[in-house]
Amino acid sequence: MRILSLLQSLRLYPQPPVLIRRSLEDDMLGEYPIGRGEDIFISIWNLHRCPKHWDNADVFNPERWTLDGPNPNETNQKFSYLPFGGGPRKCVGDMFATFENVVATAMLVKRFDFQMAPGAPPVEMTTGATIHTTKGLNMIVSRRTNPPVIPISR
Ligand code: HEM
Repeated sequence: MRILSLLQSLRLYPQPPVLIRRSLEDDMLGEYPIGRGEDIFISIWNLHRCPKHWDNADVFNPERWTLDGPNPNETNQKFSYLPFGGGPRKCVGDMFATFENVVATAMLVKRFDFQMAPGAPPVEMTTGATIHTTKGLNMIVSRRTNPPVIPISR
């Protein structure tokens, strides 16, 4: 479920929110002519929140995908899900990044409690090459004194 939560986060907050391609030759993109050398900006943010592709597009719901199914990727989501891009220039670190993130998050929440800092400004976003917070994400991080015991079924 942690992987699906991460991949759902990347649907709602893709980094980067825009991909760029440059046309090598004159072409048509649907009904739109594209000239050689022109740049095409692909809004991954809009694609990931498009109601044509997603039910309740703005809702965080990791259970859109199933635990026993394949991790969502561009191919099995019919190119409506592109957090790591697609095609020959797709991110080469996608699997590494996914598993590293799950391990790092698990280690952090096992050892620390995270709370919003009192009086912290509301978390707002701004975009550039990536999405980031406007005024930070001010939190109080405290070490857990009694880490939870997680039973392992045998
Ligand atoms: C959550 C973490 C990450 C995200 C969301 C991410 C996302 C992306 C995206 C969207 C692209 C552009 C793909 C395209 O234009 O189609 C890209 C390219 C790339 N990423 Fe990542 N990435 C992540 C982590 C990593 C890591 C950990 C590595 C290396 C270990 C990595 C290596 C690369 C490389 C080398 C490219 C350029 C590929 C090329 O141009 O051929 N990325 N990444």
